[in-house]
Amino acid sequence: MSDLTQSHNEVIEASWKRCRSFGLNPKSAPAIIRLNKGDWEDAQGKSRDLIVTTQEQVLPYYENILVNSNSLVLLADSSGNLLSRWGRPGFINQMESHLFEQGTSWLERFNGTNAVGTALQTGESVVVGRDEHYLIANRYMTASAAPIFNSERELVGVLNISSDAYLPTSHVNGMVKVMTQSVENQLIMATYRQHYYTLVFNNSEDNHTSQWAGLLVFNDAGEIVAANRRADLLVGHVLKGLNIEMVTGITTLKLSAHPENQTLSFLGISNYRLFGTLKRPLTNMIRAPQSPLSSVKIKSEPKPTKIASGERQLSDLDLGDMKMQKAIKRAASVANSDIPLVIQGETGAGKEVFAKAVHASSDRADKKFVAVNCAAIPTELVESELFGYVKGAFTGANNKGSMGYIRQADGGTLLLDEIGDMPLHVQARLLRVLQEKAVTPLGSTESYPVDFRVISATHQPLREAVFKKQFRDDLYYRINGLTLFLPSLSERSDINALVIHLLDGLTVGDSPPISNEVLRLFEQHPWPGNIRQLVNTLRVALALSGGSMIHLHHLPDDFFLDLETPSEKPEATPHEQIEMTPSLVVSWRESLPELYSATEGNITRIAELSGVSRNTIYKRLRELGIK
Ligand SMILES: Nc1ncnc2c1ncn2[C@@H]1O[C@H](COP(=O)(O)OP(=O)(O)OP(=O)(O)O)[C@@H](O)[C@H]1O
Repeated sequence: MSDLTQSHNEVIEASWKRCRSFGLNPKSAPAIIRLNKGDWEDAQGKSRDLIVTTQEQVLPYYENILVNSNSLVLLADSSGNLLSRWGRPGFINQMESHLFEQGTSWLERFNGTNAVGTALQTGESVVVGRDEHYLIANRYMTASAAPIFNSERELVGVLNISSDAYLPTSHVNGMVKVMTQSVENQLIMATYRQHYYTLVFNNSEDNHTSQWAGLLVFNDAGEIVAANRRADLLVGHVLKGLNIEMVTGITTLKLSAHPENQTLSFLGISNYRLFGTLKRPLTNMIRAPQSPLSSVKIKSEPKPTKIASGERQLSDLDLGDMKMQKAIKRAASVANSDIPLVIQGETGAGKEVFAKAVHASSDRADKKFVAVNCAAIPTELVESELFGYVKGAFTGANNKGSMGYIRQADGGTLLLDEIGDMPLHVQARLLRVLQEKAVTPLGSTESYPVDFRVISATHQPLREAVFKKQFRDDLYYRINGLTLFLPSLSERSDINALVIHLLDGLTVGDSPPISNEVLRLFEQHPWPGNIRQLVNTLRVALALSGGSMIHLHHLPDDFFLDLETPSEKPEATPHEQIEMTPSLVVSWRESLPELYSATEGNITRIAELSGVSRNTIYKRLRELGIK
C-alpha cells in the first residue's frame, strides 16, 4: 500500500470516527438541514464574489468537459451550505434530491463522511469513493472536493464534483483542483491586480504561465501581500509578509522595471531556478500599507479586474472593426450628457461591457454602475427589485427592507438589460420615476430623489415590441435618446485583435500564442453565442493547452459542431468560404495532423471541415505517414 493510499485511508477512517462520535448511524438517511430564507440570503450575499467567480471558472469546464457525464459540480460555503450547483442531477438517488438543493448543509455531522464535509473539516482536497461514504444512503456516488481559500488564505468554500462513479476518479480529482486553483487566482487578482505588481512563476520556462503556476502579489515597497498556495510550495516558504527581494534575489526597483513580456529567471531563497512574468499595476500604486488595517481598506475597494467587470473606456473597445468604431464614436460623443441610450445587439455581443465603458468614459465614472437583467428576475419581483420596498411590504420580503436597484444607481448609471422583458405595469412605474426623478419604494409613502443615467440593452428591436403593444410607446421615447447597434461577432473584422485582447484578460502572465489554423477557424465560425462563446472557448483552450501554444485539438467539441451546422445567415457558410479560397485549402492541408487529432481521426468530419474529398484526405494522411 502506498503512502498516498494510506494517508487517504487515514483521512476516511478519521472521518468515520468523527461520524460515530456525532452519533450517526450508517443506516440512517442524511439529515436535511436547510437555512431559513433570511439566513440563506445572508449566506448568499456573503459569498457573492465566490459564487460569481466560481461560475466563471466552472462553466467552461462544465459546458465543454462534463456536459456529457452524469455529474454535478457543487459549491458550498465555509459552513458547508450548498451555494450553487451546475450539471446533470440524473444520477442522484430520488430519495436524496433534497440534499442537493441550495442552502442545504453538507457538514459531516448531518451527512456523514462526504467529500464537501470532509474537505471542509480537513482543509485538504479529498476523494470519497462509493463505499467510503459513512451513510449507506450516499454510497451510490463518488465525489472529489477541494477547499477554496481567498486572497487572505481564509477558507471560504469548497468545490466538489459528484458523479455516478463512472467518471475516472483521478481525472475528476485533477479537474476539481485545477478549478479551485483558478478560482483562488481569480479571487487574488480581483483584489489586487488593479494596484499591485503580480508575478506568475513556475519551475520551468515552458510552464510558467500554466494554470498550475505560482502567483504572488507585491506592493511598490516590495512587500508580498498575497500569494497562492502553489507559490508557497514552489519557493518552500510562506510568502505573505516576506520581501520580494529576498524571495527572488532581485531588487524591487529592478523587478518593477522588468518588461512585462519578457520572462525573468531567479534563484532567491528557494535555491531552485524559477521562471516568471511580471505584470505592473493597472492603475497608480497605493503606497505600501503602514498598518495591518490599510490592507483591509484596499480589500474593501471595488474589485474591478475580472474579465466581466473591467473599467474599460469606450476607446479600449476599438479594436479596428468599423461597425464597432461607429457605435463607439457615437457613444463617446454623448458620454457626458444624460441622453438615454439603447444598445441593441445579439446575446453575448458585449452590450453590458459596452454600457460599462460608456459609464467609465462619462463624468459619472466615479459613481456606481448598476446592471439589472430584467429577463432574469421573476416577473412578480421585478417591481420590488427595481424600486425597493420597506420592511414588511409583502409576504416573503426581506425583513430589513431593500433599497432597490434604482436608488443604488443614484449618481451613477443604471443598465436595464433585456428591457423588452419588463412587465407592462413596471414600465408604467419606471416611466414615472424617469419623469419625476424620484422613486417611491413599495409599501412606502415617502419618495426619494434620484439622479442617474439610464442605458437600456435589448437583443430585439424595441420598436417591434411597441408595435405589438408589448412595450409602452411613451417609455420607448423616454429611454431611447440614441440607439447604438453592436455587430454580432461573426460580422466583426477584428476577431484576431479581440482574441488577443481576451486572452490577455484571461491569463495571469503572458498569454500563450495561438496557431494560425485556430485564428482562421475563428474567423470562419458563426459564433451564435458571440463574444461570450469566444471567451468560453478560449478558457477551455487555455486549460487544455496548459499555457503553451493553442492548437485545434485544444478547442472544445461544440466549437466544431457549430462549424458543421449550416449558418442561418444568407452569407456563404464556412464550408463555401473555405472552398472558394485556395490559400485556405492549402492551409487545411498543412493543418491536417491537427485536424486529425481534433476530430479523433473522423475522416468524414475532416472532409466536411476542409472541403476536400475523403479520398484526398486519406491520400494526404498516408503521405504524412499518419494512416
Ligand atoms: N470588448 C470586450 N472585451 C472583453 N470581454 C468582452 C468584451 N465584450 C464582451 N466581453 C465578454 O463577453 C461576455 C458577454 O458580454 P456581455 O455580457 O457584455 O454581452 P451582452 O450582449 O450584454 O449579453 P446578454 O445579451 O446575454 O446579456 C462577457 O463575458 C464579457 O466579459
